Amino acid sequence: MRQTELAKEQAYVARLYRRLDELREYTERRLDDVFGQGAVGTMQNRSERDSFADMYTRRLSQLWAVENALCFGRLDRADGETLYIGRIGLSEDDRRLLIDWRAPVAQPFYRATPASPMGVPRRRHLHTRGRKVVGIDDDLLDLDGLTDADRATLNGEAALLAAVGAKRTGRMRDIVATIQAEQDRIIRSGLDGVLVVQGGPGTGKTVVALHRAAYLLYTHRERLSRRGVLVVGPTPTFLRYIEQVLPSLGETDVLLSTVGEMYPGVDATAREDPRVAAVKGDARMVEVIKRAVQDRQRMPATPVEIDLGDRRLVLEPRTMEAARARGERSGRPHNQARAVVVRHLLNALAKQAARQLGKGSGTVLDQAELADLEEELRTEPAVKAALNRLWPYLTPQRLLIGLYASPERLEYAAPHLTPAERELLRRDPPRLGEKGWWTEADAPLLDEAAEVLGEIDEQVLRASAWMAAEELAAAREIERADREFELKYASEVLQLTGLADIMDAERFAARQRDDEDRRTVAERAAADRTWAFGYVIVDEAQELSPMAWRMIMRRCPTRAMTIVGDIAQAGTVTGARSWDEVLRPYTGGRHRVETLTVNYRTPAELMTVAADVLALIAPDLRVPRSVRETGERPWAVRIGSLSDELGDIVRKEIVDGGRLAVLVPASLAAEAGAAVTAAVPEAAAGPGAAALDAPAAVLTVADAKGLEFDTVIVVEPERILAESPRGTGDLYVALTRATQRLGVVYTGALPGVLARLRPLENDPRRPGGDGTGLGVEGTGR
Ligand SMILES: Nc1ncnc2c1ncn2[C@@H]1O[C@H](COP(=O)(O)OP(=O)(O)OP(=O)(O)O)[C@@H](O)[C@H]1O
Repeated sequence: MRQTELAKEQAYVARLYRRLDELREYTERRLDDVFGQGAVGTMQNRSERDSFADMYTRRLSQLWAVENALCFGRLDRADGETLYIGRIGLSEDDRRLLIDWRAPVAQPFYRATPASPMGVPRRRHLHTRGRKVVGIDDDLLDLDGLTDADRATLNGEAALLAAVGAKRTGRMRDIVATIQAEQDRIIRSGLDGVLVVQGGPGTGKTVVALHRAAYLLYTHRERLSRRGVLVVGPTPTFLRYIEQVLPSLGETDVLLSTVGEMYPGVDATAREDPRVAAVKGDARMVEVIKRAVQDRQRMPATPVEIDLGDRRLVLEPRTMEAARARGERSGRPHNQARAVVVRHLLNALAKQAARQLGKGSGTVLDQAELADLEEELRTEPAVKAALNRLWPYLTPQRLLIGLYASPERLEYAAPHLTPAERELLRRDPPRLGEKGWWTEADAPLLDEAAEVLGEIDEQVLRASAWMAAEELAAAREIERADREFELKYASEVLQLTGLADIMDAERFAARQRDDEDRRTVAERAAADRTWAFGYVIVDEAQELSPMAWRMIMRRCPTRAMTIVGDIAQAGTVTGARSWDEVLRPYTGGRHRVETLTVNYRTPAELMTVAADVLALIAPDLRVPRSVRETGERPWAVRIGSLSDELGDIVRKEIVDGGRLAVLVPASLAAEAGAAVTAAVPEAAAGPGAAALDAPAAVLTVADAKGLEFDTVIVVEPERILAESPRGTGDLYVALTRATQRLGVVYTGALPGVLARLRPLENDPRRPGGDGTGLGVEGTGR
């Protein structure tokens, strides 16, 4: 019975792959045709050709991305119809062969239960290896309608358990084949408003958020592909870990970014003391930045002399103060208010010069003459220098560097910070050409400063570009009519070519205009500080400081967002204590919260240990229920010296083809890294791609946020607790990174909260183990 079923499914899946191959060949041929047209032709032809080339290339990469597990499910509906569910939709001669997992009719594949079968008596999971079907599992949802043979194949959780128990590869995989009902509800939740997904470690928050991005792009492509989707993650290593998930779901145009990468043109990757980052992330910095700018607008209390060689001009304090007040009253940001201030000062100087030249004294000044004089003075180097000193153009970088460098400036800008906090902000300027000076906590401050300073000159230039109102209206009308025609044409082409699902008409039309910017939406968005995204997803959101939230919210004025995180895992002082506290200023309390409760990563044995730590952080939060047990209790071992013994322990714990992480307090990163790489040369010390690909990696807890490994060894938990103001959160994160095994290594004392660990006395894994010095008796389970 099973064999014939398998053979039938194999035949169907083979047909799907044949169709996929046909589509690839067809698209490749079309692409060749397009390129075959060569570079000749009119401008219109050329840009049309480029648009097609671009579209076919995208379509091809989508068709190649879905090769693995193209089809993974089948729904047998009560009305007799059978639907196959897969990564994309495929059809042939108007017949649906495969349904995209995101389509509404595919929903019962994830949500139907025996209690609510949604018109689907049977759901089938297909397991494939390459193009071969190697197994099937059925969930029988309508138990009355089953034959005995059907009952024999009942095996609901096999697909999920196989997926969650598999060895990790160092890269997150998609879960389209095994999305669970509570996750599916979140993935398909409506686009608008702020959705918060709270969930303990390993509940799939990250993977769910990414599938939600893919779902939203599929369902609202018109709206989202134009403005783009931004995913914010905690570290560059984490982004690397998740970067393949969306492409494997056929979505490539999403910008992944850390907070440190969000300010264009600045690579904010330098490390700093968490206490400094805490001050920089505090909401009081809004006022500090505002005052730092005001500090640069203060006028001298004594006259300023301007030496023009043959004569001298003087700016009196009264004049300068009046200019400043005008700048302030203009309500414009600093760089744009400069025009107002400069005009006032130049006017005063011109009048003075005119008096000196004996013109205008006692009479009404000729306006044209005065304007000429102002222009003349504007280009005088001595005048320019004086004006620049009085009201300098400022970039956010210049403002912050100047602020950190000067105790006086800090004192003026931050009277509401303590002297100790101001001292934490003090920092010498970068050396000439020094790269990598900015830290992650600087990025939101640069962004804040950019708001207060305004763009340099651009708006002034735009405002001065004069055009008669009627002329402008006529030009706009022509543009609108052209645009309508282009859009109509574009949607017809997209319908005809069957490419409507990968590109929206607006974008296609834009591509046909000669002057279109050929960068992808993600590339354009990354380079533009003022870009407003169509949708924003924030992962590990509990870590974000109030200043980082301000920057992220600026990128999403519509507040169409998904925010995922776990309050209990917050490691920074500025991190969130409650979602409501964080979000209320931006949502007025109108955000909705969904909770995930099942842990797919960490086995029950590990969560028992982690639960004791969670009880210290938030007694009211429950640990998520683990879907599986491994039968292996986590262990603890006390050693004499990290340098001498840690490497050996790690070497013995490495499993062939698996991934292991050694999680250490920041102060021990160098020592532990050296010890491990000496014993295991292929091991990686520190974050980056190597940490994901190597069989073993030494990481701080902060660097391991959001990641997972088959085996985790936590080093010196006592120090992890002591080293950061939210050390308990860090320890909780460290204990919940493993999918299989967990061990703890320490030299001093084991924190009481880890008493459940199994002491490794006289264990062969313990180097030179003689049973001495083990500080705990595991209570175990
Ligand atoms: N429905 C599912 N089917 C298969 N695997 C799943 C499913 N849901 C989650 N997982 C797996 O569980 C692991 C944990 O998921 P994820 O990293 O998204 O959790 P998280 O809630 O973000 O965790 P943390 O907050 O601890 O970083 C991942 O390996 C993910 O692929």
